[in-house]
Amino acid sequence: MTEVAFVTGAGQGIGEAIVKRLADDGFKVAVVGRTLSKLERVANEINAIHPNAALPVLADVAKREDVFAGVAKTIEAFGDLTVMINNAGVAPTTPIMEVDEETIDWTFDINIKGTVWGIQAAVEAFKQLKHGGKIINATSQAGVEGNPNLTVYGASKFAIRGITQTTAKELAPLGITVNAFAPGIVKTPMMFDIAHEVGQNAGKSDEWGMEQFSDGIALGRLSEPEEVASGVAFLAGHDSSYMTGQTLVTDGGMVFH
Ligand SMILES: NC(=O)C1=CN([C@@H]2O[C@H](COP(=O)(O)OP(=O)(O)OC[C@H]3O[C@@H](n4cnc5c(N)ncnc54)[C@H](O)[C@@H]3O)[C@@H](O)[C@H]2O)C=CC1
Ligand SMILES: CC(=O)C(C)=O
Repeated sequence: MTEVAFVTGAGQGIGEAIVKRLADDGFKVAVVGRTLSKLERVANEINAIHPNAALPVLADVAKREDVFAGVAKTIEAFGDLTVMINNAGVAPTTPIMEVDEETIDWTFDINIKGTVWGIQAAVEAFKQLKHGGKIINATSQAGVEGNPNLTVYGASKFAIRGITQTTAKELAPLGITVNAFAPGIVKTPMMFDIAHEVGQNAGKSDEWGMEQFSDGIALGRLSEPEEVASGVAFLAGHDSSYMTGQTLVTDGGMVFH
C-alpha cells in the first residue's frame, strides 16, 4: 500500500523538512500552502530524486473549503490519503498589553481552525476510502509550558494539544490515531522573525535575539528542521501504531513533562 501524506505549510521550514523526509521514506506527499512558487520549488526538488512523489497543492488552511478541495485533489492524483499533517501555523510576538482582537482572530483562524479543518477533511477522506489513518498536529514547547510574550500563539498551541487529545479519543473507534509534535526553537523563517522582533525590542541584533533562545535549552543549541521531521516520520509510520493522543516533544530539553 502506498502511503500518502497531506502536509500543510510545506513551502518552507519544518513542513519542507517533513515532506522531504517522508518522500525519502517512500511516501507520496501533497506539498500544501498558499504560495505556489514555494510549493513548486519544494515539489520539484523532491520529484528530481523520487519521480512523481510530490504534488504542489494550493490551500489556505484557514478556509475549510480550500482544505477539503486540497485533499480531494491529492486523492485524485495519488489514489489515497493515509496521513494528514496539520503543520501550517503563524506565531505573532504579543506582550499581553499589546494583544488585540485582530491578532487573536488571525492566529486562531490559522492555527486552531486550520487544524480542525484538516482533521475534518482527513476523517471524511478516511471514511470514503474505507480505512483508518493518522493525523498529526503541530503544537510547540510553547503549548506545553507558557512562554512570555507569546500569549496568543501559546494559547493556540495549548488548544491544539487539547484538540489532539479529544479527537484521539473520539476517532479511535474509526482506526484513526491523532498525535502532536512539539518542537523547541527551530531554525526556520518563523523563528528568525521572532528573533528579529525580540532583538529589535531590546535594541539589539537578530543574532542576539536567536542567542537568547539557546540559553534555556539543555542540549545548548537550536534545532534543525530535519530533527523535527524525524520525530514526525516516526508518528507517520508504523512504529507509532500503538500511540494516540500524545505530544512528542523534540525541544533539546526545554520543557520536562
Ligand atoms: N520554528 C520553530 O521554532 C517552531 C515552530 N513550531 C510550529 O511548527 C510549524 C511550522 O513552523 P515553521 O516551519 O517554523 O514556520 P514557517 O513560518 O517557517 O513556515 C510555516 C509555513 O506555513 C505557511 N502558512 C501559514 N499560514 C498558512 C495558511 N493559512 N495556509 C497555508 N499555509 C500557511 C507559511 O506560508 C509557511 O510556508 C508551525 O505550526 C509552528 O507553530 C513549533 C515550535 C517551534
Ligand atoms: C515558535 C515557537 O513555537 C516558540 C518560540 O516556542
